Amino acid sequence: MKIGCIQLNVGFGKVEENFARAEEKIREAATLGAEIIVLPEMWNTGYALEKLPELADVDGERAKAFLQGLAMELGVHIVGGSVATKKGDKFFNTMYTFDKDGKLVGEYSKAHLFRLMDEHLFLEAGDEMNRFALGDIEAAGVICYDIRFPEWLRAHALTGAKVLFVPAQWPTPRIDHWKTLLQARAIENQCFVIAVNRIANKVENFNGQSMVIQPWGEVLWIGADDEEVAVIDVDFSIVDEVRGRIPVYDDRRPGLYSMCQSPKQF
Ligand SMILES: O=C(O)CCC(=O)C(=O)O
Repeated sequence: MKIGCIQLNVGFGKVEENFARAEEKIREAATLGAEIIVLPEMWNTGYALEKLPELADVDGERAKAFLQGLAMELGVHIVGGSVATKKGDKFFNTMYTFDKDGKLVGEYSKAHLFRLMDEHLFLEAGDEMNRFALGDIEAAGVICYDIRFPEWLRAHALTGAKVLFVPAQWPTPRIDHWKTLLQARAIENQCFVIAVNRIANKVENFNGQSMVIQPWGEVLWIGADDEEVAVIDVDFSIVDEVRGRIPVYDDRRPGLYSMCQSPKQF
């Protein structure tokens, strides 16, 4: 299966420019043969949180129509990164996934808000999981800071996900955390991790390093520090082989872990 990763240069608050750029890059990835295309986090607005009242996509209508139209026209699955949305009087960081028939298979709002970038002051956290299928591929999606919560990703893996998609806006100063956490999440869950970070102009500080990691932990591709459209070939059938080699799922002892829920006893 060919995965198109779009390490987009997201303009701060430049919604029109961002839509145009995303369309150009999605078309480029499809031309290069991508069958699943993945975008980064908050690609419609960037982190223009103070401008959300004017810029956020009301009920995600624009992003959904855009992603659905391209998925159907190009015959590709699109894991649409995430966009700033407004639902009622609240704002969210929402990830939409469309299959190649144009069906909305996943809608998820970021569950863990990143205080260091003031997300909690502007956004509401989602509290639903994000499990979906792309054809016969069992998949899940989380967003950026979510990867620091292994139990959240494990919860998705336990329901049968074999690939985890991670759109992000992960800043350069902690890029080593990004790489290590993603690799660990792939190894511990014995699944593919397909993580797409953004690139920035000179003012902001995002240096890409998107990653495709297979379930044994091997990095199949790492993005450069520039805008890039890459198409990476992956074989999802190796998930079962890796899970058979070290039967982590069978060896789990959930009863033991539930005893650790209340730290008071220690
Ligand atoms: O956890 C981190 O260091 C980065 C997270 C982040 O930038 C985000 O969730 O937007």
